[in-house]
Amino acid sequence: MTSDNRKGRGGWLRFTKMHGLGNDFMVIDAITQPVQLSADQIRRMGDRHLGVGFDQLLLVEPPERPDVDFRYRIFNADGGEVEQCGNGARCFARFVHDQRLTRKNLIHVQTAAGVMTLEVTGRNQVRVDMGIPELAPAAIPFAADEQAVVYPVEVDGQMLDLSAVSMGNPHGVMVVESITDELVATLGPLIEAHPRFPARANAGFMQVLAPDHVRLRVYERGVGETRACGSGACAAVVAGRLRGLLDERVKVELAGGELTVAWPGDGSPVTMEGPATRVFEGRIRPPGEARRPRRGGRPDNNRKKKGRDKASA
Ligand SMILES: N[C@H](CCC[C@H](N)C(=O)O)C(=O)O
Repeated sequence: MTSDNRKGRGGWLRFTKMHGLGNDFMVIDAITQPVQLSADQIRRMGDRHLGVGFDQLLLVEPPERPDVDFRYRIFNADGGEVEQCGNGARCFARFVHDQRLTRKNLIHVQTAAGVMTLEVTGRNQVRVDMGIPELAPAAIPFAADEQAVVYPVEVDGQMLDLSAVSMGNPHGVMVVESITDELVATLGPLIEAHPRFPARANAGFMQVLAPDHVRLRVYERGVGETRACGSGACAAVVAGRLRGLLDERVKVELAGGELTVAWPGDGSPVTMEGPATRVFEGRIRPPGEARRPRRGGRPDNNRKKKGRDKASA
């Protein structure tokens, strides 16, 4: 995407900081203000010390087709655009309501993964139709000769039993006796970047407490471990049901709180319900493009800066 945010008034962008169970977002209305951001600008705004700080940036855009109300675009903190964000979808629904961009309680949004239906069910509760899970290896994408519920995958010299599920975005799900910090910190990045996931993956670690109650931690693609992951919760329930471990309706306990996820089974969509919380409103002048290092000259940070040091956003 080209970067040309000078068109906004003085180049400032209005945004709302929101979260879904601690999975946090910078939500930008790209309907009433012009927005053009590069991956580098998104990355720099996502910095938790120099920018706004977020797991994902969500763009609210006008619909591109007659059967939807909005276009919903999702960018990870690393600047990469992705297909799906469940916690973000709940915040998207709350945002378009709060900003009076719609009065509907049933909202259809177009994402890179297809059309999603968001239903505002309460003050800050939203139910999301997350679509039909994709299990065909080629569509996830996941490298496998044939579709299976569990794939033996070599990671760091050990064989893991992984389920591979797409909720529009790719997930690798492990079922473990207990979820330790060490397990998530060591295996999370290795599963995220595993060569059998050519588009990388979100790595879910699920502990089954009861057929209707699981604990889950997710090391997210392009972000790292988040306090909650909606699409990860859906992928974990699908994996657990396929393994014969879970009921149709499951309470998913995440670090940031609980989601209710339901999946009747093959061919049916997964539904997820949970909160969407607004934290603050703000304005930011998107950072300029990262300066390319000068050829031959001293690196920028050693040059004498004329005048006042510019704070880099
Ligand atoms: N936090 C999001 C998942 C973002 C997925 C993103 N990390 C990816 O690369 O797919 C959720 O609630 O579904």
